[in-house]
Amino acid sequence: MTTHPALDDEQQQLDRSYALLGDDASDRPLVFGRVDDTGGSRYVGRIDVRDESGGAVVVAWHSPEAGAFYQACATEPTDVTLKRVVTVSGRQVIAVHDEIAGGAAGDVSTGRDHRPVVGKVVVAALEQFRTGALAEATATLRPEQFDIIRRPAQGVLVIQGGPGTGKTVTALHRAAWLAANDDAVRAAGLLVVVPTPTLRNYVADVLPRLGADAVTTDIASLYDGPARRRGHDTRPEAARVKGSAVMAMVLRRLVESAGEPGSPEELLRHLYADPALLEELADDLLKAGQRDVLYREPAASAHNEPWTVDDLVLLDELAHLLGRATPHYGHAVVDEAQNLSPMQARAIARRCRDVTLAGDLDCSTGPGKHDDWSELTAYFGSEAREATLSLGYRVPRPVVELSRRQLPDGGTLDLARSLRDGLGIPLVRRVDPGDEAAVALSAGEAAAGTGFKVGVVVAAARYDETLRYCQAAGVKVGDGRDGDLAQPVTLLPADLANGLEFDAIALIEPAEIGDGTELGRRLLYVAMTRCTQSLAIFHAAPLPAGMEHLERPAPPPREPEVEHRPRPARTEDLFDLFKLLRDDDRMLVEVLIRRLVRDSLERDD
Ligand SMILES: Nc1ncnc2c1ncn2[C@@H]1O[C@H](COP(=O)(O)OP(=O)(O)OP(=O)(O)O)[C@@H](O)[C@H]1O
Repeated sequence: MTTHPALDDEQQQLDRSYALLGDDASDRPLVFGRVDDTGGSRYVGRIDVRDESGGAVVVAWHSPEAGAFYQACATEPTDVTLKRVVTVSGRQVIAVHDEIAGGAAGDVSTGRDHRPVVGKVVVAALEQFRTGALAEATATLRPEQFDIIRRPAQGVLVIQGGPGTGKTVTALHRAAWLAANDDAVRAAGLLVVVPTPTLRNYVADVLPRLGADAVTTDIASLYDGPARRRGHDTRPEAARVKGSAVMAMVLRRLVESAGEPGSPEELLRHLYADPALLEELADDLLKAGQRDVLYREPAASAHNEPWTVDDLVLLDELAHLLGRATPHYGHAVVDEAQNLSPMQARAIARRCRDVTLAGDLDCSTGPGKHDDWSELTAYFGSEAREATLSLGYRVPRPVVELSRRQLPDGGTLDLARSLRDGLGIPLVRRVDPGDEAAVALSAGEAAAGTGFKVGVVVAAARYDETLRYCQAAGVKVGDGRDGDLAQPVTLLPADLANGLEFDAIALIEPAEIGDGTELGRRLLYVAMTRCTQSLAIFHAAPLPAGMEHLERPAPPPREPEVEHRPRPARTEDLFDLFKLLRDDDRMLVEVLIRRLVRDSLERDD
């Protein structure tokens, strides 16, 4: 095993930094790089560390002195002579990669023509298994990400890019950057908004690790009144109407017409329960069919109402109309912003007009799709600046290619150049009707047994049934709808897959997710693009549009007593699955296994 000659020097430097920090040191990695240029040599890390005479020993990643580390890259070294990424575990330096050495490209990945030139350390960072939480990537931010991070806080910035291009990573680093460098933002506070509690769990601990204080919330929790989310709109049309801009006018009229307004909760449930009142207030704004979908029998009390996300946003608007104070922030970062409804955009704009919206219009899985970012940014009162990321960090190339067949004309954004090969072409397996969940979960458990973090995705309508199956069959899965991402295998409804990431995705019955509608195809696109390594598709029904070419003849009927039961992952399970493969697929799997073994041996070298 070869050792970088600088490893000991960097260890000494790290020891010195820890000694200077004394009791203030935490267990988080302190240093992650070094840059040498005409300005001298400096270490880049999580926080500033000064020596006894005030000289900089480590500069924080968000300080101006660290800029050269991020702006230089192998293809454009600028005046940097050394860009070194230092990987630390605990307090030990375990690896050193020189992306630029002697002012030229150093330790970079140049192995394949189609692969963009990046530091090997980026590729190594990507090879790490997922943990169920968003990785920081501070050490390996690319120049195009860094450029976006530092743009001024004022106005509206849209960060767009295909799945896995680092929009969330860039947006959260931008939040931390602004908190460190913009006095007005720091004084007024930062707001980070994500669509669901599941996604909030996924990103929540990144900002504190980046040294930023922020209020991180999901859309429904923006409203701070007594109502809590207890239900969801089963009819997309209901969510669409509740989220539409005309509801602002309907609610204004509701408040004006109420003698004794009472609480937002009482006003809204009264409106839902009284079609005559709704007609009187909204005859010219909503068609009869649109008004009908809002009708709801009142629950025994406001507390028991099955409040949905969109109801809570309407309650927030009502609270504002009733004169309740709304908190204000210096800057808001909104992730998965393509799913914002007009009413949700208003709720955020009430709190802050300077915003960063991260998202991808092709991944819209909300009730309404925006054709253009300006449909949303208009609510913030200024024209949007758009920045596009085009390097794919997550999705393996073969999965990118298959998934884009779900989008009309292959999507609105150029195909992201993916840094990953993953485990090759997606596996498609036809199973007997009724066996889909058993086979997919069994494969998921087998993949989890190799250390993969696995997401098993089903149509929302099949979620409860599949969860019950897992409970009955003793298959341990995290309940993704409840935000439990800590288990090796997570069960997830397709409508909550946005923003998440797993090593392997097992997709059950794609035709139920991509149900022929435009929304269904986007849901399927999002579900397929959550994996970093492998995608496996299990189906009994015919495959949906965009996948028909993968269709294989149904297997001959099997003896009725054959029963699939998921068992704990064992090597025999893998062999059983292996035996089910067609000959040419079996060869492919063999090649992949050989490649994995070879790569791991090379790594060990
Ligand atoms: N510069 C980088 N170096 C290493 N890893 C990175 C870098 N940028 C992003 N990543 C990794 O790429 C993956 C995808 O990042 P992220 O979730 O931010 O993408 P996204 O564009 O928001 O994806 P989506 O919209 O599909 O949810 C994450 O694992 C992230 O840690």
